[in-house]
Amino acid sequence: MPHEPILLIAVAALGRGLFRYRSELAPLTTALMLGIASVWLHHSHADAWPWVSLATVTASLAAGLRGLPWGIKRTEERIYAATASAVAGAWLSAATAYGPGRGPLFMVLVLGTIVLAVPWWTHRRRRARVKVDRVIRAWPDIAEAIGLTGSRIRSAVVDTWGWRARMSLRPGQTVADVIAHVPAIESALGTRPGAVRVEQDPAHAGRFMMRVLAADPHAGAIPWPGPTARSLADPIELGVFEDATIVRVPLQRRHALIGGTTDSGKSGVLNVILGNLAACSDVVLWGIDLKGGMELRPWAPCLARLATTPAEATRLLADAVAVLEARAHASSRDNCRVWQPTATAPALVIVIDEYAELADTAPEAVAHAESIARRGRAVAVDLLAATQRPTQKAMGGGALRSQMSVRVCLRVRERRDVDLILDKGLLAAGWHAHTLDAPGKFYLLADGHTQPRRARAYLVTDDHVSATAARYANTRPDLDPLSQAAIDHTATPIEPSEIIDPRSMEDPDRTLLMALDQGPDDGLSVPELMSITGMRRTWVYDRLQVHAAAGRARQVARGRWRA
Ligand SMILES: Nc1ncnc2c1ncn2[C@@H]1O[C@H](COP(=O)(O)OP(=O)(O)OP(=O)(O)O)[C@@H](O)[C@H]1O
Repeated sequence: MPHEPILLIAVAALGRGLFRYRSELAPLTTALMLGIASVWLHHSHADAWPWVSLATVTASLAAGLRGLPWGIKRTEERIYAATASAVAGAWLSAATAYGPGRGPLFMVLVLGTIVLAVPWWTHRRRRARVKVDRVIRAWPDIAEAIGLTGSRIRSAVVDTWGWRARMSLRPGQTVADVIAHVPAIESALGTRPGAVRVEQDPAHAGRFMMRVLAADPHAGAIPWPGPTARSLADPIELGVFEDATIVRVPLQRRHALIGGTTDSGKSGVLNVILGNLAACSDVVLWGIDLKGGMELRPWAPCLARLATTPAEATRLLADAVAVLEARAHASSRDNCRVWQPTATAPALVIVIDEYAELADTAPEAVAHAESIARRGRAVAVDLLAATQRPTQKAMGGGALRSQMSVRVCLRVRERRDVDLILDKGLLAAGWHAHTLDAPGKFYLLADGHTQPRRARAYLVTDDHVSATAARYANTRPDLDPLSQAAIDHTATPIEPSEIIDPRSMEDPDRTLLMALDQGPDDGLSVPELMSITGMRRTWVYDRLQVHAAAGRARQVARGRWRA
């Protein structure tokens, strides 16, 4: 019969269509099955309706309270399952007792199906799950089309932002092959560009995790929740990864490099770190900001020193080397390998904004910085450098970078900058910082962070900076006497006669104002002002407060004053 194959083809196509859309058709299928069950029950066991009611109560409670039998976890989904079970079961009890065609029962079934189907059809997670199931079935064809034949989806789950799947590769394929095919995967799955993430399974070279993000979890700025670190030993909470886990970076005994093009959010990352370090009782902070102090000045109340010119930066780093050497000497004398920071013997962290600028304008300072990078870790003298241009020259041909074990790479303009900021070969390994599309988005390379996972730094507002700086200004520790002595020994003492007109010496307040006016750019410390005026500490403090209130004096760094 010539019609038979056509009929068979039509039936097969219908069957395929029903199977493909089984999730969407589920409310109608359920209604149909309820109808059939009610006809059978009414005709053969009409007096069984109390049992049907009892089963309904049990099923509704199990669905509502435990999410059974589907293993539902979300409250709103449990409420839906309990309601649907209760309505369907109540209808079946009534239809068992009276027959499905009696009174309004048939209309109730139709209306109930429509009302309960609407949330089902519009539910985001169900639709996502259906999509994922279709991808799983279509994957062998997709894999063949994009050149990853033989790769498999082992399991997949729908999550808040899209879905993720555990995948395995054909023997001989590597995750690098997959990374090279990410744009092809995005095209085959029909996602937006940049929606697919690939992460190597650390336990198996032939497996990886593929995440497909329906929406960008980092589309909006994430407000900074405030400092969480109280000691340098606490990891710094920088921001959040795309799976909403917090980015925790250990900084103790580590130098850190933050790189990214202009407006990529370097100062933002520095602010999150400084906000946390300001709250640590075992860190002394020094700053170098050759943009005239624009970036670090707001932190001045918490910075023991702030250098804003190449000369000051060179002096500051030379002093840091002196501290380092004094500590190293003391450590070797006491046979103690590492310097454990405490409130009385704090670590020294030197924050450098725009390191490339320093390299261009102060070559001597760079030699000191490299020395600190090489030798500072054991004696708790650490560098935290941000740079826009991670040139070979600025990075000392890679020597400096190789000492920096924490690397934060924000958006870069050129692809090759990824290898300069992070490490050779990391661009090819999937650290695609050139595709980061908003300020504050970054990749982190550090202990425990060896996968290219995108994160977004918390956004610290200017108000947050001033509030945090003011809050911790009075709790900052001082350098330990050993380190302080090393600096006092090397610092060029300021002779009162160098800056003060001897005629003013009789009026200490006038002397104070002249000293503030004529002192160095990085200001004078209170002990220096005491020795210049010949007055006691409390007098100097009082007068400084009065002059500061009248706008005649300002604190340029913690404890250092200028007119
Ligand atoms: N984590 C973040 N979330 C949202 N917006 C941010 C974030 N970090 C920075 N921004 C915004 O991006 C802009 C540039 O940030 P920032 O000044 O930190 O960049 P930068 O890399 O230091 O720039 P430059 O190289 O010019 O100093 C700012 O307007 C800031 O508000």
